[in-house]
Amino acid sequence: MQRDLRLAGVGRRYGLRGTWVLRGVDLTVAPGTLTRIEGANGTGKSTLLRLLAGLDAPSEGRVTGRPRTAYVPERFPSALPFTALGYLTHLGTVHGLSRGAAARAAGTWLERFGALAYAGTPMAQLSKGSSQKVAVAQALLGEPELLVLDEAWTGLDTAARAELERAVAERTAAGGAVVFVDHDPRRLAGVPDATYTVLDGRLAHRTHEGSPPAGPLTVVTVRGPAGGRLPAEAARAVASAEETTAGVHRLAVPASRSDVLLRALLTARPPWHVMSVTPPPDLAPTPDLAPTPDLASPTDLAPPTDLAPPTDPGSRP
Ligand SMILES: Nc1ncnc2c1ncn2[C@@H]1O[C@H](COP(=O)(O)OP(=O)(O)OP(=O)(O)O)[C@@H](O)[C@H]1O
Repeated sequence: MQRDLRLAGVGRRYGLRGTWVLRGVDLTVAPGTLTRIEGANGTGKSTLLRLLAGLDAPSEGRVTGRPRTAYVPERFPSALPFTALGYLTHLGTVHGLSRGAAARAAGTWLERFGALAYAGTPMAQLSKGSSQKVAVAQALLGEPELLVLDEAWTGLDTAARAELERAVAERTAAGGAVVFVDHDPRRLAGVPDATYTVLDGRLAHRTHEGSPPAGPLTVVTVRGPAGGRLPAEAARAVASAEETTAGVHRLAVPASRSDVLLRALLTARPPWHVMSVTPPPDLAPTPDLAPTPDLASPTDLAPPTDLAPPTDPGSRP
């Protein structure tokens, strides 16, 4: 992969007046990186993957730097009039391999996934697991610069799951990029270079790898210095961080870490401007603790441990 694949201000909705599934998505996928996309059911993960794979076009915004891409869809159309080997060989030639090279590559991948015994089986007669092995093999066959995997591990046996993890590592080691969705949070845990959560049509960059912190989250909206990165201590405290507009960041922090976050932001040089703090509903301040609408600097703010967090009715929890 020669250059970054970039999504800038990308939105997608189905139908002219459909609700926006994704809106204002900015994402850069760099060569040699592994990116995980997560999010609840129906939030738009597959929609985002299809946009990344170039199988769908955004309703607004721009996609630039499109590399040679292969994609494993969530649902693979297995009822195809080919044998497994015939199908893979055919796809290999579509990827530009000679017929002989395509047949050899097809055989290699069927063997790696433990499906060589089914090489001559018509696709329509393959079990779900074997059919999924063919789905994965067709994507790896052409050594794509970008590999997009939508729940590609689902249906694979243990050995094939491990083989796919190896194949992912090989692609990134070769300078390719891999973007994946998987329902199992343990899948390649700790390996991705970046993890993004699709939430309310937006993409939030998860700054912490591993398990998300448990417990209710306080939402802190801050404005940073132009082009500024979150202070390191603040970045460590948050569960997710999303730049909603230029310089404005929406941070979700476990309630137990919110004073650490505020202290890190307000003592940074130059300090970050805290625009609003929205505690989780069960920790909302009582009416006696009058909210401060806008906290401009450390001098406007009591020490964080004494802070009665103001509410921002405009923010989403
Ligand atoms: N081709 C389509 N036409 C109309 N609506 C669609 C289409 N594809 C997806 N949607 C809608 O877009 C929304 C997001 O769907 P998408 O499949 O991208 O989410 P997802 O996060 O991948 O879901 P899941 O985790 O269940 O696979 C859903 O409301 C879905 O019904």
